[in-house]
Amino acid sequence: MSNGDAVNGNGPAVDATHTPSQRYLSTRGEDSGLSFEDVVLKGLATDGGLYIPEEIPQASEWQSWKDLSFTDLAFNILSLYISPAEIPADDLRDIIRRSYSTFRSEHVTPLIHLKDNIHLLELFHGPTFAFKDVALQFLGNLFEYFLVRRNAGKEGRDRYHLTVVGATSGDTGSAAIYGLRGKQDVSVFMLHPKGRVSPIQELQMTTVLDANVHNLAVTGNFDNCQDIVKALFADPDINATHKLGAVNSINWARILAQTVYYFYSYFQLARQRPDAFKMGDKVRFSVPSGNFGDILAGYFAFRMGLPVDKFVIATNENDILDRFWKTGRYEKKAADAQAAAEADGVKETLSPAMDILVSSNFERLLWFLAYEFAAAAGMDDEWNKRQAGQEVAAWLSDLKTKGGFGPVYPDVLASARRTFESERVSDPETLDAIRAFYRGTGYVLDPHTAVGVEAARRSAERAPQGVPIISLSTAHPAKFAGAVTLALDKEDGFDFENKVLPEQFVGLDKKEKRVREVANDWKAVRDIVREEVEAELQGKR
Ligand SMILES: Cc1ncc(COP(=O)(O)O)c(C=O)c1O
Ligand SMILES: N[C@@H](CCOP(=O)(O)O)C(=O)O
Repeated sequence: MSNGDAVNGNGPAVDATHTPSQRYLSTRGEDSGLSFEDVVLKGLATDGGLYIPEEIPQASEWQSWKDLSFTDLAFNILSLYISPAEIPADDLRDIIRRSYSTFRSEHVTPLIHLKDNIHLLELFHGPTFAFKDVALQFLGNLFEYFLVRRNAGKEGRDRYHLTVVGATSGDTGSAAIYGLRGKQDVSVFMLHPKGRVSPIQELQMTTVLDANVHNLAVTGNFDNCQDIVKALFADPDINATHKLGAVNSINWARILAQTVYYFYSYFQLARQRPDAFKMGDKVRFSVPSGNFGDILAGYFAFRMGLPVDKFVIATNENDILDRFWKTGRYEKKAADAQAAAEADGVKETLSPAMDILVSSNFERLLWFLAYEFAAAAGMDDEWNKRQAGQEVAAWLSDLKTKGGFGPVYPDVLASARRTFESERVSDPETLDAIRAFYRGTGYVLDPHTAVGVEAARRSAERAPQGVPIISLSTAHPAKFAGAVTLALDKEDGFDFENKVLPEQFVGLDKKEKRVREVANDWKAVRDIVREEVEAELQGKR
């Protein structure tokens, strides 16, 4: 598939001011025709699938957006998906303005030159110092907007009360909590794997004491937390009594908000290097990946028209994605002997936010790959979509019952390889990358970013001459003091306390904390959700 082709799933070119309403369907084929508001509030489809737009709009005027501010660009991109009939333009502008006013950089997501052909897109200038803030500040305000509108004139139990349940390996949790704390008509339950997030990440979540925030430490790993969330969404019981909402990247609004910085970084590159990089030139993106949400946002930007040469999927030793791109098989099997010995298949690495066995957003890409494969048969669009839904449902069923699926058809794999390549970066290689870039540039990479930068460095050796690589910097190094100190302790001039640690983190460990421990048992979590929401509604919290 070449970029911008009117292939299946790509919609007609539209201009941002007269956007038709996008409708959404489920990747597993049982649900379709939903509005943006529906999919944002529902999070996960009833058939267990993930929502995707029925058409991907073409950003036909994207070249004229080069000099826009981040917020004006966000407005233009989001307007391709959100019709003024759903959110009037002035309201959308206001939601965007408020969402990014909390960032510490005027560029929101600034691009800096790191070394040679590698540029770093710093995504950690939001309230919780990780890329999740870009989408979750927006999603928090979006939830609030829809709820205020739905609840106008309603009192007490008649009000629409959203119960957000989310799983986190550390960063989504605090970003969601900061996006939703204190908001009316929303309770938020964040499940994290007990003892498997960094100390700062844990403190960022558990020191928020607002009545609507509930931290649950689950005895298990991130995948167990993610499975509990999906079990709750699938449970008719809790769905009958509570309106569940999602803050993980299963929520379409997360992906949509993240498409903006792919365009914005491209434009920053064009502004910073006017002699070497022209509008229309291609760029590579290297993305540290776990749940596949961040890189998927890039894929949507590409399908909307952004000139991308390749996306580099950078994984740590939890390498299910890297194995798929190498073999065409998507299998949960343990990353290596140590992970197998740890019995749950997930290896604890120095980049813990990516310690994920199954990447939930990969399902969205699978749908597009299956769709393209079906389209080759020359049938009509309805048939292609139906086929894609059935194929994805079958793959995901095998993943659940057999622990994996594949090899996929050679054409499907070939299509995946046209747009993406992958790299696996081990812990020792991560430490080496942090050290090497510190020595070469003085820049301190967080371990997740280091995985991406090391993958970018390798990819640069294969990239066509002159194609720049933008590597996504997904978190601030101070969130991962252990790994950063391990890498740089002996380096000249390295001073974590005085040169890396931001003032916002100082004294967090002295603050009061609130967290409940819970077994890896979705019914136990369901009981806690019921109990705590009831206490909140009665004003007892
Ligand atoms: C710091 C950091 N980097 C990278 C990732 C991986 O991103 P994704 O899950 O969207 O692939 C995460 C977690 O999602 C993260 O917290
Ligand atoms: N790395 C994430 C895991 C959850 O991913 P999400 O993007 O689907 O929310 C985290 O830090 O929590």
